[in-house]
Amino acid sequence: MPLISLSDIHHTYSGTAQAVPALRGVSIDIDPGEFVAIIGPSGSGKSTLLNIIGTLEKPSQGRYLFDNRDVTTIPERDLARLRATRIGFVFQNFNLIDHLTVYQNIELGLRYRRDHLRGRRELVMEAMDRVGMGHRADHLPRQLSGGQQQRCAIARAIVGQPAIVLADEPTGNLDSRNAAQTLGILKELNDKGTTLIIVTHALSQADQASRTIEMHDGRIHLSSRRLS
Ligand SMILES: Nc1ncnc2c1ncn2[C@@H]1O[C@H](COP(=O)(O)OP(=O)(O)OP(=O)(O)O)[C@@H](O)[C@H]1O
Repeated sequence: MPLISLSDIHHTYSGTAQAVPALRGVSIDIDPGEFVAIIGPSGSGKSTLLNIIGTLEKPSQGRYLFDNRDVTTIPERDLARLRATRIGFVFQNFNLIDHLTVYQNIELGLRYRRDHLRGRRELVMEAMDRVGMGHRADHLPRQLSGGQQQRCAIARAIVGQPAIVLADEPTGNLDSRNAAQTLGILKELNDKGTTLIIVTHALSQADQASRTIEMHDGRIHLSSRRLS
């Protein structure tokens, strides 16, 4: 059974003088464990598609099943819980909280869990070690390099052991060495079973995915699986 199932998704941004049709009939199933790269020109709808998959945005039209649940009918409170417990987000600009330490930022990923303090501590330490940030627990984001900030953001995304990680141009603000390291960490997660979807402009990254989806003008222009 697919983890993500989108059928004929349309999305139009209203609120501005002119309504903008960002998605125009997207259908796709994504199975647990897949690594999907979404590519395509600027404005083609990549981020919109990722935000809908992440339930940050509700589609204007169409059906979306997450783990066989129709998320378009789930009340916002329950949806916030599903989002916080099942989905990890990684953004281009890291989105860390400036005045919280690395440890505290990562712990935010557990805000919906009721683990006792020791359990929480173990999960945070494990996530920190997984991204090689154990030695920076008490640092503030501004005391870190861009690559370290993104590793901290990845730890926050994975600390709650989500089923899926969504990353929107996760290496867009990094130099090539840090970009390669960041992608390596995400790939390692995927190798261990976490479903991974990234939006990327880097074809070298898309090449490493098990499936590439090319968006064009709000539609899936091409979907290809890597032969292995
Ligand atoms: N919040 C918004 N309000 C109005 N229009 C929006 C909004 N977000 C995106 N759009 C429009 O929707 C279309 C798709 O945008 P989207 O950000 O999904 O594209 P993208 O492929 O991710 O682009 P990029 O590669 O430049 O990030 C664009 O025409 C964009 O201008």
